[in-house]
Amino acid sequence: MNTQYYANQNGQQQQPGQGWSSSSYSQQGNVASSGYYSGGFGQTSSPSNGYAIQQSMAPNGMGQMVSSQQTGYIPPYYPGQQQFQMGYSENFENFEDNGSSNGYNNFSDSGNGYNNKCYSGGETNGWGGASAEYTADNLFHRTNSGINFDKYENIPVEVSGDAVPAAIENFSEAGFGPAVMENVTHSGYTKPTPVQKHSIPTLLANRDLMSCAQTGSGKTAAFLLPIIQHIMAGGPEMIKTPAFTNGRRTYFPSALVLSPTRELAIQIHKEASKFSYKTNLQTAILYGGRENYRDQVNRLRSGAHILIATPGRLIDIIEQGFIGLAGCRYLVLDEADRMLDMGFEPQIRKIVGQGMPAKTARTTAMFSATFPKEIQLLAKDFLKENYVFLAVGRVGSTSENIEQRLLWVNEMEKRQNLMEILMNEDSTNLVLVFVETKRGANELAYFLNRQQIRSVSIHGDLKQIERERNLEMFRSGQFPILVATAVAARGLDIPNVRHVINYDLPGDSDEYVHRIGRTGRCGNLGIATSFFNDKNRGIGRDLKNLILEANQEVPDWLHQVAAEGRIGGGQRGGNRRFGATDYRRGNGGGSFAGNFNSYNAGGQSAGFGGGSGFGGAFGATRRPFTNGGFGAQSSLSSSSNGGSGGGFGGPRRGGFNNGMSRQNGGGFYSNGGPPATIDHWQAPRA
Ligand SMILES: Nc1ncnc2c1ncn2[C@@H]1O[C@H](COP(=O)(O)OP(=O)(O)OP(=O)(O)O)[C@@H](O)[C@H]1O
Repeated sequence: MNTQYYANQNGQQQQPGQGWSSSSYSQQGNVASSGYYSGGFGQTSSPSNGYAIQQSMAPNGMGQMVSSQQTGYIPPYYPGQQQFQMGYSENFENFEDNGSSNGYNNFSDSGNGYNNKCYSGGETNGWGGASAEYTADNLFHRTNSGINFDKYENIPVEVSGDAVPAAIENFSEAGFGPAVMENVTHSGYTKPTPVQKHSIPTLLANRDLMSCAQTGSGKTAAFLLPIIQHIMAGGPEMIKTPAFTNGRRTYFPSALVLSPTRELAIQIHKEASKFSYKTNLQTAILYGGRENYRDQVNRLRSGAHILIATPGRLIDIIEQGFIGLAGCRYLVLDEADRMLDMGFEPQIRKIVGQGMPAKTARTTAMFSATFPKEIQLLAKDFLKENYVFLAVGRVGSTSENIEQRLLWVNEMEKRQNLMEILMNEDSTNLVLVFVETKRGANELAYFLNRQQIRSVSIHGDLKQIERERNLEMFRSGQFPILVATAVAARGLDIPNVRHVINYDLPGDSDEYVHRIGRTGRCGNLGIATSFFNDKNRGIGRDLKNLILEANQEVPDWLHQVAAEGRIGGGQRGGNRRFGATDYRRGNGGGSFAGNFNSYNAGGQSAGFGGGSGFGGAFGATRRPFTNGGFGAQSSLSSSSNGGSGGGFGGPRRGGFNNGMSRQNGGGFYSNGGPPATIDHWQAPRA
């Protein structure tokens, strides 16, 4: 049905059966084996010569392929047999069909009590079989919770609202059906995290919820599990029957989850597929990108009980008549503060106004790690008056699982400092490097590849297929450095990201919280290094507070910057952080502060300290480093100082600071000659 023919990038016809997949969607969760096709630069691919073309290509971090002819060098790190290709296939199946077959597998399974309603092809209420994009193997690979997982127990929790449902202590208390419970177990979840303990019973009781919890603490399952349970328990009655009007079949999801980014939508969709595995629930996804439109619409025909979407594409599809929101009983805004800020708010209002049941007739939940007061005020337009407010830890605080390092690095010295860090990184670790602009992402990824450090980029100027491919290559470790703009700041859960580097710091400390939250997830430890210079003075004070809250050491110069700099200065300006309380109870600022000692990771430094970390400089290099643009290793180290002494601050984590200060006294202090000791150095005034 969907294997008629395929187009390469230039629309040339290809025959099936040449190692080309029949879908533009990843069937394996693995780019190399799924729907990404070559076509390259106008050559007609054939099975015999196709990979020859690819062998001479490497990603240049700009979403384009660089051939050896173009660049004059073949990166030796690039594995020749790599099936990493461009273009995409189109599924030319007519999605306006009026048939009833869903064309997808049903994961029928007897014995869990939920599968005997499997969709049998008739157009009833769309109570269909489970999503077929994923297999058990790629759904249930586990992220190991880290050594600090149990310390979540000690995080202070504040819940407010009337008659708040009691928290659960174990998943078994939630009353999940056997299939859902089995999926929880298969996911390796033995104990709920605090945000899950409170959010699950609240949503099961159909109470609206505003839930704020640290990055990587399990918010996704906190909203997906109760929704899945509700729909399962309600059975077909919960689902509004598709309508057929003007030649279009309109599907009515029972639950809608909105995400600010496409990649996060994909991730949530995968989680939803995991938790509804072997149930009759259908999950569907709608997100932007030209090449995937038809495929997404086609997939709706399997049913869409839970729809995960980015706002723009959803509005488009609603306007096309493929989706209606009249049956939507659950609305979730993930990364809710982002969804309600200036960029997205009009779209959210539009979506909610498109025939969705009134807030009194639906359950609405909002989740984020940060929740500024003004966004809380906006949010109440979408929530019932008696919504429950949950704060796990101080709202917007960073995790103690993340060791935050701030380095004063002038603009001109950033590349060099980045190289030094990357060269000493463990080869199994993934490193996520944030930059401010799309162009900056391209350029930095290109530069790193020229230095033979395998990196890819992700940003809004790439085609969607390139974004997904690059992210997958990063996730798989093939390209262990991802240079990203803010598009990767929120929600992405990538195991093994051990280091986040803010090459360019954001202008807003909430953004900082989300970015560094890509590491140190689920009780694991991580490092966040940020390059700070004059341009970043605006968030100096907020950063200082965040580091203090996480019980970490603030560099002396940051104290000075914070004391001298402007107050706040983030995008939203001013002293906007409201503390940890429900705004309805007034500004209780910092009511959790004292408690954080109880969630002191204690053993963190063990993972990162200890001489070997950054010491030894360039001896044992991690990645092949021949004479790229940077020349020999020694020139790197000697160029990393301006003749100054120092390094940074006190050697709290011995490995790092001592190691760097061994390098000609310069360490990361690379602004070309500050006075010898940090104590005497005065931060430049704004
Ligand atoms: N109870 C649990 N036991 C073990 N692992 C869990 C549990 N809950 C969630 N996880 C895992 O923790 C990781 C982080 O979860 P998740 O992505 O939901 O975090 P989050 O709070 O939404 O983060 P962010 O704020 O960055 O969006 C995931 O890999 C998830 O599978």
